Formats: sequence, C-alpha cells, structure tokens
Amino acid sequence: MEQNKRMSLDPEAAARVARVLGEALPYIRRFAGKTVVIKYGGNAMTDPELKSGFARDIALMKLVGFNPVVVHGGGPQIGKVLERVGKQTEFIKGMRVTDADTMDVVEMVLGGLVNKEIVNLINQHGGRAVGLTGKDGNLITARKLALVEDDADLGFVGEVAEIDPRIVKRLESDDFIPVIAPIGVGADGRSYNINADLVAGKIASVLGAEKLMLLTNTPGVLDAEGHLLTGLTPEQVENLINAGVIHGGMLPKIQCALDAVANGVTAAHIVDGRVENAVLLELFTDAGVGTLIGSSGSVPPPAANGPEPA
Ligand SMILES: Nc1ncnc2c1ncn2[C@@H]1O[C@H](COP(=O)(O)OP(=O)(O)O)[C@@H](O)[C@H]1O
Ligand SMILES: CC(=O)N[C@@H](CCC(=O)OP(=O)(O)O)C(=O)O
Repeated sequence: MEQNKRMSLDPEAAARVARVLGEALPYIRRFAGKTVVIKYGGNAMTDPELKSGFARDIALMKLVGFNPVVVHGGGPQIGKVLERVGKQTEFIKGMRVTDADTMDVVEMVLGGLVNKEIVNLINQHGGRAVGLTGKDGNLITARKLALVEDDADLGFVGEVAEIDPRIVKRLESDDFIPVIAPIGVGADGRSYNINADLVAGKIASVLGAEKLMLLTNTPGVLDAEGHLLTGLTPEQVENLINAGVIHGGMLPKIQCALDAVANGVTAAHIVDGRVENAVLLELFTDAGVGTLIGSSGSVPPPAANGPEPA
C-alpha cells in the first residue's frame, strides 16, 4: 500500500515540494533556537480552516527548532459578545473605550474563549501550547493609558508598564508554546485592556525576538491608492501617518512595529492572516509576504550554504 502511494506522486508536484523544502532550509538554519513573536489579530481569525492552518504552522515552527510566542487579539470576538449583551462600544484612535462591565467581557473573551481556542488548536496539531494572560507570573504589569492629544477617558485601557519574561522563557525552554492574551494587571490588582499589537511589540523587544509578525486582515500596509507597500523605513511610516494614509487599527500596529525595530527586533512584518499558510510563506520563502518594517526597509535572504553572518 505504502509503495503504491509513493508511486502515484505526480513528478511535478514532487519537484515543487522538493524545491520548497530546499528554499526553506537556510531559513530554518537562520531561525534555529530564535524567538519569533506572532501577533494573531481577531480579524485574521476568520474561518475554522484558516485558524486550524495557523495552529498547524505554529506547531510546525516549534518542531523545526524555532521558538514561537503567540500574542492574540480578539477585537471582533469581544464586539460580538458586547452586542449580544446589548452594550455599545466605541473606539478612539484604535483603542476600545473600556468601562468596568466592558472590562469583564474583555477578560472573559480574551483570557477564556479566544485564548483557549488557540491553545487547543495548536495542541490538536501536536504542539504543546500553554495559555497565559498578563496576570500569570506577573507577565504584564500595566498602567492606565492617557491619550496624549485627546482628553478622552478610555477607562480601563492600559499600556505596558513592565514585562516580566521569566514565565515565557521557562515555557520556551521546556518546549511549550506560550499563547498570550493582552490583559495586564495594575499595581492595584485591577485588570487592564491593552491593545494586542502593543503587547506583542513589547514582548518581542523584551525577549530579543528575531522577528515580530503581525497577522491582520489586509495584504499589509497599503498606500493612498490601495497598493501594497512591501518595505518601509521609519521615516516613510511617519510620512504615511502624517498624510493620514495610515489610520485606525493600523496605527497601534505600525507604532508597535516601529518600537520593536527601534528596540533590537531585526524586522517586523505586517502580514495578511487571511492567506493560507501566511506564517510559513513569510518565514520560509525568499519573496515573503506583506509589509516589512525595518531600519532599511529590507532584510537580506540568508545564505544558501555556510554559516549565517553574525
Ligand atoms: N494604510 C493602511 N493600510 C492597510 N490597512 C489600514 C491602513 N490604514 C488603516 N488601515 C486599517 O487597519 C485595519 C487593521 O487593523 P485592525 O482592524 O485593528 O486589525 P487587527 O484586528 O488584525 O489588529 C485594516 O483592516 C484597515 O481597515
Ligand atoms: C484597548 C483595546 O482596544 N484593546 C483591544 C484588545 C483586543 C485586540 O487588540 O484585538 P485585535 O488585535 O483583534 O484588534 C480590544 O478591546 O479590542
């Protein structure tokens, strides 16, 4: 039986598989033992097959020697539950205004439903994922976020005051895959709702990650005509923000990408999570996908042979 299966493999398909694996090898060597932080946005969690494919990609990353750390959002999922309980919600500069009741829903949806769904899917694909919120091991200490240009009170919206990465490092070294919900704990023990992009950026910086990948529902950063911008420098990003081309939910995303790159993360990528195998395409192919934000707007592909330059 096994013999028959092998014989029926189409030679062209076999050559394609071999080519893809060959192309992946230098990337597997580049990232071996390195941390890659993947932010999985609620808008990218569109259908069951894509979610399952994402989980399989993360499990595979770990098996080939990377250290994936997942930080997830869940904005649309929070919105649905708020709607079900008849609660209005409002966003200011991409942040959800969060009163005490909304905070309860945020914590239940992110720390409960969404976190455990991702953990479960990764584990179904042979990974060993562990779900955390910022409260576990004091991972994320938060303080209330005050908007600089606006007087608006965002309620229990927080910003990261400090990341204690010990629990994440411990899980990584024991071959677990940390899956983190963006809820922080204040000095007073209260919960704070933090934009998941901001948490992902800070965690990537503190862990000294090789790469930060932000999965969302656009092909990447688009220009005023809707064309994909494949590589951006910090100066180009600033011009696009000033021109109003980057706005809404893309603002915290791009801000965290810039912060991460300024704090030692080699590159940040904004990637279309609605594309099948988006994570693997970005990691393992020369072309990559989405928008890369780096000090020079590009990262050279790894050498096909020999050691990686230090
Ligand atoms: N220049 C831009 N290019 C692409 N998307 C943009 C841009 N400016 C604003 N956006 C908006 O940002 C959204 C992504 O942010 P968000 O909805 O918060 O996603 P996520 O849930 O993945 O964090 C896009 O769907 C788009 O509506
Ligand atoms: C302060 C704030 O806005 N928090 C977000 C947290 C979830 C999130 O960031 O989800 P996405 O990545 O799917 O957008 C919210 O309440 O929606």
